[in-house]
Amino acid sequence: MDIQEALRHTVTTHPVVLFMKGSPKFPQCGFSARAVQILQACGLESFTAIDVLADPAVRQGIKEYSNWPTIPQLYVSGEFIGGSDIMTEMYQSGELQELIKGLNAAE
Ligand SMILES: N[C@@H](CCC(=O)N[C@@H](CS)C(=O)NCC(=O)O)C(=O)O
Ligand code: FES
Repeated sequence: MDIQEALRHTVTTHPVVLFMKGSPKFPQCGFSARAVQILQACGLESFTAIDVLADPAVRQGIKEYSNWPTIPQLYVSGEFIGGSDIMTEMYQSGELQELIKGLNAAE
């Protein structure tokens, strides 16, 4: 499986995936820390977090997968949602909470 296929598999087999720097407990960058805080504020008990600092191929590959140049990157139901700025906007408008509520309801 090449890296693009592996990434597709990851985002399509887990409902919420955050590609970030560091871990939810120990984020290594303020943007990633904000992304984690927002997901937690949405009431999400757990999500799949992938530390791009652990693997340069994932760090580069996910940028190509989404055609988006930065980390963090949020995927919900296999779809690329955005980085921390977009997450902040969607949280402020209530859109992100709705998206996540929809997931819980579907489970
Ligand atoms: N405004 C961006 C902030 C994220 C950002 O600028 N990330 C940079 C610094 S952490 C990045 O990923 N650079 C490429 C890299 O480090 O591989 C967002 O909305 O997520
Ligand atoms: S690691 Fe420097 S801004 Fe994210």
